[in-house]
Amino acid sequence: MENNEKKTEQMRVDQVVKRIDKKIISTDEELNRAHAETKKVQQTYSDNTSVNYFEVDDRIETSAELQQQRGLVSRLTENESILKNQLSTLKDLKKSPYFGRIDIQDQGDTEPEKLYIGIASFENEDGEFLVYDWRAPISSVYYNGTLGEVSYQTPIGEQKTTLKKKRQFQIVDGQIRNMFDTNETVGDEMLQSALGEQTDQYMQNIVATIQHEQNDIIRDTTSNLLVVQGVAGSGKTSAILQRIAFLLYHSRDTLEADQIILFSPNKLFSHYISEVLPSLGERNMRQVTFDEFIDNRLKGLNVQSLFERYETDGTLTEQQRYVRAFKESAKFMDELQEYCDNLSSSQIFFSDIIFNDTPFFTKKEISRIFDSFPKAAKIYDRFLQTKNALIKQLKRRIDDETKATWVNDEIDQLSNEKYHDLLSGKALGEFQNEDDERFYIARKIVASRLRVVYDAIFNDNFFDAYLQYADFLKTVDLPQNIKQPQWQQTIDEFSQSIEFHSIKLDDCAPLLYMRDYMCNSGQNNTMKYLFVDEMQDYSVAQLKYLRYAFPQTKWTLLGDSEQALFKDVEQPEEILNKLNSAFHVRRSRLISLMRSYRSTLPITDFAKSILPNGDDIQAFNRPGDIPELILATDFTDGIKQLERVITKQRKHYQTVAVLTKNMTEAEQVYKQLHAKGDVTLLKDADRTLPSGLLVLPIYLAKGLEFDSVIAWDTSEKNYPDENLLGTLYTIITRAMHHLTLISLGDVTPIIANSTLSNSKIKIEKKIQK
Ligand SMILES: Nc1ncnc2c1ncn2[C@@H]1O[C@H](COP(=O)(O)OP(=O)(O)OP(=O)(O)O)[C@@H](O)[C@H]1O
Repeated sequence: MENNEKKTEQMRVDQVVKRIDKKIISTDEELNRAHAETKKVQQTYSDNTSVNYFEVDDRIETSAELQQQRGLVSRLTENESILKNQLSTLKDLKKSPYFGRIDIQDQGDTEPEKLYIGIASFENEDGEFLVYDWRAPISSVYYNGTLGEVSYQTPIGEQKTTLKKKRQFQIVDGQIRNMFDTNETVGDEMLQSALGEQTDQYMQNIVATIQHEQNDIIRDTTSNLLVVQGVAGSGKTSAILQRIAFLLYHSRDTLEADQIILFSPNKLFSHYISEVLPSLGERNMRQVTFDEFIDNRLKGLNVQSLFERYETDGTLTEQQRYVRAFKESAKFMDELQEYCDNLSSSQIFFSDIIFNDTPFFTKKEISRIFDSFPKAAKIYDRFLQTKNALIKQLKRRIDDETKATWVNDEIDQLSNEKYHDLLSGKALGEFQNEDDERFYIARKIVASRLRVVYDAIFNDNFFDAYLQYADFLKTVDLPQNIKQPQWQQTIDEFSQSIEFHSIKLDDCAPLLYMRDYMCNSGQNNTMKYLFVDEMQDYSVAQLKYLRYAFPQTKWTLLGDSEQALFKDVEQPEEILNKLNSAFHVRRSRLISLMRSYRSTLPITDFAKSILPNGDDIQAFNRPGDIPELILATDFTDGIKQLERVITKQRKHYQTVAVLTKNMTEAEQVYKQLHAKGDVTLLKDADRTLPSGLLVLPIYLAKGLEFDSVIAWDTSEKNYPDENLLGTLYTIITRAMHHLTLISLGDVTPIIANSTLSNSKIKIEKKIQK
């Protein structure tokens, strides 16, 4: 491009940066003022709260005043945090004010208009946009359009214009490093440079180089169920995060970050993606792993984690696999619902509500109450009515109990201060006479004593979900491939594990669904969007439960069926059909991402070669070293080779990850490496991802990426058959720049002989002792 052009563009960058600088100064001043004001109000607030009031009316007045002040403090803090965010966005903008320019000409205009696009919008004093937010309607032209007539969606409908020029910039610290005009979505040069860089522990935002098909995912506002099947490294996770940022911008008046929930594969992943949204000036959404979510709902039970399950998955018999598949199916959940819908009161496992070691409400009484409601009503309505009736009875019994001697004695022994505490919220003179006041206090005392009963009713503890579930298991219609003795064993195992307060993962979703469905609870109606990353790790039963738990949400599911650990691969259409029929949604959409960005061309080529349909994957053409396979004779030799590779790799890359099949192997390797130097073993509970030398089992590395990956023990013994194809593929595709495989003995048959002989991988047969 002409040098003059670059000069002109640099001059514009300089001018914009100057204005941003000015804005930074004024925002900073505003922030300081806001901070001082918050401090002042906080000071008076804490002075006030330290005063001790004993008179009731004083208390009430003070509490109203405090309420007001509390409100003021929270408004001021919010204002301060908005200013802080603005400041940090401005500072980012200053370094790189924009990454794109589009010249568009509307019909009737004589001259094209130049629009610059960056991570956030920036206006001058006259309200003229110097930078457009990448999420603004017009910016979609930058990502979608090729030169010529283009259209874009706006709140008032589709608009048309002509795209005359599309220019990309790489601006670092206010200086244009690169710029070029392109007719593609985003020129490959920009991608090359973005992908060629070494990573740190955090994922980066990709707004400057979003690809056409990723843009479709990001800007979809109409689908109720959006399923994205994308090959490893195709930007699924990146797309989710930019999508969240987009939705927050698009629906900024009606959507808050905490109305979006993301189910992520592990706790490390949460740390890995934690910087993307803040780098775009947005708050992070709620994040949870499925294990955490289930744990929270089954308090008091020790829930088998997904990771514990991976560790034992390899040893399942065929019958056990059939049982698992059945419990994870939509059919199982449907049968469960049918079972619940048809229960009569005598078939429901009610339990006594105990107070002071004796039944306060017996299960018989509860069953009678339940039975008194119309049989035609839905089971959950009858449960709700039972609950209300129990609470009413409890209230009556509280009133009766206020006359008991123990209550009178307790009131007489109350200190002045405690007495006033119990009166809090009540004004003097609100009671007709002293008896009324005494009754009020007595009621409070009894209510607090009987709180456990109230809680038991409120939390549906008058119903034994475990016995009910075991009963359902006994009656369920079995598929033909499951034999009765195996099923009986499953039922026994469930009941025994409940006695020991633990539960297997595949029983959790159906059990919870049954409990919540019958008791009319467990639904969150405030969430508006739900995202599931790595959806291939979820069963339909689990997804059905999530659908129940978040009934008002629009869904985005992302995954890669090839990365299924320890299970068979499913085709994306199959998955969508399965979900469509399980969820009965209107407006569902499947988007496939076939281009892989993460790894170099040789690594992606090698990864493709181990998959049956690998040819469908398009590799991004980024050069790099051919992956290496080292054949070691035994464990000791393997460790020696590993140390040699690590020393070499650490010279080039900040992070080198040794990935193993499971935790046992990770621990064995770690023990050897640890004796000689600095290395981190990552565990299930870890929440932060350090840099340096890491050892971890593959299920903890799901969704993550590393500069250099060493796959530990890819031998025939360790990976005997296709069942582990997904596991090996996931390991290989974590590598960005370099990949080494170490095999203890003969290499796995998953890597075909043809791959070994056609230079997709460099084999080091000679063992260097
Ligand atoms: N449009 C893009 N521009 C720049 N980088 C991109 C783009 N799309 C993806 N990447 C990069 O490719 C890598 C893989 O992306 P991401 O982790 O989102 O893929 P994924 O499909 O979720 O992968 P996996 O399923 O293997 O975990 C990341 O480093 C990401 O930054």
